Amino acid sequence: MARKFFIGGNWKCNGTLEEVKKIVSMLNEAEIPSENVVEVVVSPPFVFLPLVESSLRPDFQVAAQNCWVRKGGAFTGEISAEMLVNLGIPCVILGHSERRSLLNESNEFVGDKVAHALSVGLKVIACIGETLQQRESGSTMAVVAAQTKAIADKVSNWANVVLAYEPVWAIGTGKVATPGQAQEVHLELRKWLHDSVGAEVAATTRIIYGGSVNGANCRELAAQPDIDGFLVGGASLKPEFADIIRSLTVMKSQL
Ligand SMILES: O=C(CO)COP(=O)(O)O
Repeated sequence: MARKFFIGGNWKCNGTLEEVKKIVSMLNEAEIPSENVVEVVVSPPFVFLPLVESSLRPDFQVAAQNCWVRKGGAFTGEISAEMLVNLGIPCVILGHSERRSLLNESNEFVGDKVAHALSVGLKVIACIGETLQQRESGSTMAVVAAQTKAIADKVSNWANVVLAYEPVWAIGTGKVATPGQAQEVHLELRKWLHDSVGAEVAATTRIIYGGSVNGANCRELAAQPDIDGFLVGGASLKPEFADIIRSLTVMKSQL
């Protein structure tokens, strides 16, 4: 079953108003394949979401980088999933490793967030991934399976979930996973989904790779059968992002 390629740009906590306007113009002018071929989502910091949502080309979508785990209320500093829906923001990134490690978000907390965001109609890019220490001790699959299980325990409909495998050691380090390393985990994850959730979910859920993806390394990664796109950090702030969107399609269409 065909899975539409998915490219996310995670801007993280970057950008001034002027820089954001420049990135949006750059994206608006970029020549990229039709939205029938590739789904593109960019994720600016919360404060820039309305600006980006209203000025970005209509064939790209926007995503928030986080949201609160339940309905809003007395949770100072948080942004609720309902508010995102209210502003017409269709998608949210949840469980990013920076939040898991710096803000102690547990697997269960991330699972609850994913379930709540889906319940109000958001699409979710759910991030998982192992640390270098976990990889070196041979527990990569156990770690990502536990992270995915915590989501699967709370979610019954996977239609609006994209799973982002982002090995922590590859994020922002320039040390991209080799195509073989990434494919191995993506394939194992798909098998896990098959055995633990179901054949249909395993066949249709996009599993995208994140961690030091750039214009130079994306083609080889994109050629892997179980890599359905990318979640791009640093390179999503640069014109290179358009190359990543393009080269993915070129590569897959040649297969
Ligand atoms: O964390 C990432 C995307 O969510 C990846 O970041 P980099 O592409 O900067 O390594």
